[in-house]
Amino acid sequence: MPLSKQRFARPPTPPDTDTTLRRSERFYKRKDIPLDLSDAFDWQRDDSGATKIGEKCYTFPRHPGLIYLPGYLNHDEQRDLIKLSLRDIPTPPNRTSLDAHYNLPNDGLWAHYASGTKTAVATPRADSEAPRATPSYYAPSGERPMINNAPSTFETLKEIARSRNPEIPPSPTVKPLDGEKALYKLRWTNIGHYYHWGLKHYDFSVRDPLTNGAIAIPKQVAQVCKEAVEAVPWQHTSVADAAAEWKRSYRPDAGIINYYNLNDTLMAHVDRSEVTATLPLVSISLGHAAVFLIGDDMRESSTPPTPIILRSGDVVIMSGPTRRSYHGVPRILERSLPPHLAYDDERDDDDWEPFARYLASARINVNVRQSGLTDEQIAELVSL
Ligand SMILES: O=C(O)CCC(=O)C(=O)O
Ligand SMILES: [Fe+2]
Repeated sequence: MPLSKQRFARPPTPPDTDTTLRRSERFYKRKDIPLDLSDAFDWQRDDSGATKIGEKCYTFPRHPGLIYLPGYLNHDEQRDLIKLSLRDIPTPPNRTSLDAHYNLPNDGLWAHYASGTKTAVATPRADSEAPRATPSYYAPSGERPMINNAPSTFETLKEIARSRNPEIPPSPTVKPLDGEKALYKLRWTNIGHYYHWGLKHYDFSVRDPLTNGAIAIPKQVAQVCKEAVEAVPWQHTSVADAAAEWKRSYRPDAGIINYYNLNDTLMAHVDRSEVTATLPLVSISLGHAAVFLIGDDMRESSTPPTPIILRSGDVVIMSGPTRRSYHGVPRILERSLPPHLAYDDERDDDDWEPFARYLASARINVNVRQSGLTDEQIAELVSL
């Protein structure tokens, strides 16, 4: 198939059959019966379902390359990353889920949320732009289209960099949002290299307009992820050989911050947009706890996925073969916000209050990847 066809080809979504993965997702999503977490791995209750390879470090025999570091971040580190994720990161040049449809204040939404701005802070782009057609590569719903995406290759990325593909046109039906509503509507912010949500590939030709260089991931985020990768006793894992090289070559340069309200879920998927299929992906949980489900590399696998309870401060690393495993978040756990993230007027500075207010109904996930291209390859893409 010629590349241009291949790029836009969307393999048919398998029917929503009764796979073990779907069954498990449905089980954790159900809100009409009390939630049963007895099958989920919870290191605080019983850690016998995993292999302990260090103090607070687990691996799972069925998921080679999956590393779980519960309680990796201390309370202050969690608060710092939360502040960064809500106040600093959702501002240009980082793109948010709202940008396609709304004009947002240049300094971001946070100040408006914190002060409770009642006037419109996010206004519909469709009101100020000429209408245009939806490119064919967009899923009809315009929602996060990440199922069945083709693995990224340097050749595909070259074509994408050459062709300047338009993003989704602004929706003509969205309404203006005040400070509070706008922040609760925020689903994700991309960090690092520009991610084209329609094509489900990075577009390296998009640069930081301020520096004309690559859009960098925030230093603090890169540092936390590097330290987490270094903290793993890889020699005790089944990916020890490959990991010896990661110690040198791990350099995160892309990612997404996911913001979940209590009813939000993330359907099982594989992240295939990074050219390397094995380098560590570091995923940090903040705020409310969640059920994380991870299976193997087949959507229709008959092996049941592993449910893991992820709490604020936990880190999951997906590396090696597990980097191409189906995973998702079928449930945010109600009433699971830890006390150290709530606002206490005797303990906390006033500036923590709006963060605690937001977290009262939210989970944040900082999901950091490495695109897998060398500086030379990126330079070539930029020059196209
Ligand atoms: O929220 C999570 O824990 C996982 C998010 C995820 O899988 C993704 O962003 O690709
Ligand atoms: Fe993912």
